[in-house]
Amino acid sequence: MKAFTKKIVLENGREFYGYGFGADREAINEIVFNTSMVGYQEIMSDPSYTDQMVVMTYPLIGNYGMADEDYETKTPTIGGMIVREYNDSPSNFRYTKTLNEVFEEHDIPAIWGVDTRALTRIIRDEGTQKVLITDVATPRDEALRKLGEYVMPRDMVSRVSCKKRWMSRVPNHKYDVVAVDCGIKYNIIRLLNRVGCNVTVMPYNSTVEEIMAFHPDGLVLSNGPGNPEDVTPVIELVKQLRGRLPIFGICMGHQLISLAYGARTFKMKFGHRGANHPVKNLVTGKLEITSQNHSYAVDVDSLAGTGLTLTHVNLLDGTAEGVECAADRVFSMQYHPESASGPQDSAYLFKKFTKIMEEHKNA
Ligand SMILES: NC(=O)CC[C@H](N)C(=O)O
Repeated sequence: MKAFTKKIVLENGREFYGYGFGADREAINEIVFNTSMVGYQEIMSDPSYTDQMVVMTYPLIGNYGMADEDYETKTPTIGGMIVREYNDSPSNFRYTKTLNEVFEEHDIPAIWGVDTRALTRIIRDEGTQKVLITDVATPRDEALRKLGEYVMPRDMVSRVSCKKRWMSRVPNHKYDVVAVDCGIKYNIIRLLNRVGCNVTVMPYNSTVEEIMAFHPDGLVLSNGPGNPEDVTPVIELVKQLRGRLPIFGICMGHQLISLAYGARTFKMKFGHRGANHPVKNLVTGKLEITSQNHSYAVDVDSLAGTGLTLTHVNLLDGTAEGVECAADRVFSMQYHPESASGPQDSAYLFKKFTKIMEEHKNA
């Protein structure tokens, strides 16, 4: 057996040895786990994973390579990836690069050969924590000192949001939508295009005047990394625009709508990350299998008196998965109706958005 080259050290002192791939550098991130059986490309390019080191519980990663059409952003900011077995010889005819090459290109460190089951149990039992990926020779004491001193950054949305507005348009469009970019996943834009929307993607700190200058039929608030309480420009935006035009929030966008209406958010022990989370639609009684990626959640009890009603609930732990203020034509989901990756049970929500934009136009 060849000698280990890298290791990861957790805040609790546990070490796991393995082999480095991607960028050959040290990094400190927050460790989280994802239970999706496919979708490592969408995960590695989802901006909501900024500064997070993702443990993939599925044991084989890399085997279908990376395809140009499947990125969720052009410039991945994921902290890193921890996998059981990495396969560097993809067999998919669509692949253009290997995962290792893309990690190298974007200076993202990764490690394979790790007992990801044991690691995931630690995160599940003790919660998310800081992790150091480093050379196998780094003394444990030095690693723990670095972890202790490191303060996780809080300005992540400003890092991943676009700096200039950009557009994604379709022929014979029916609706003009402004998407506020907190770290938007491309599949949100693709699915809006598919239901007839021209999308103008705008920086997260755009003003009401800048947004209204495009005469949008509706506003989308995107997913994004970090604590929603830090994203005050978008919370302010919702306070000013609620009732003036339809608003559809996704993940971070859902948390920001809830905060703007006066509800509270809290950080969960280890979050929800995977492509198989059961959610109940309380309006129809139907169950959806959903794609998820979040650490924070809206406190269900704090919704009372805000004007928002709970529309969707997580069947694993009862947390809030969707809220709505029908009078304002505002609704939002904690999970990812755009999937990428994951089941497409929730794509109906994009049609719901066009329906309320239609009602707003005719009102
Ligand atoms: N995907 C997201 O938008 C995540 C939202 C937020 N960063 C959270 O972790 O809860």
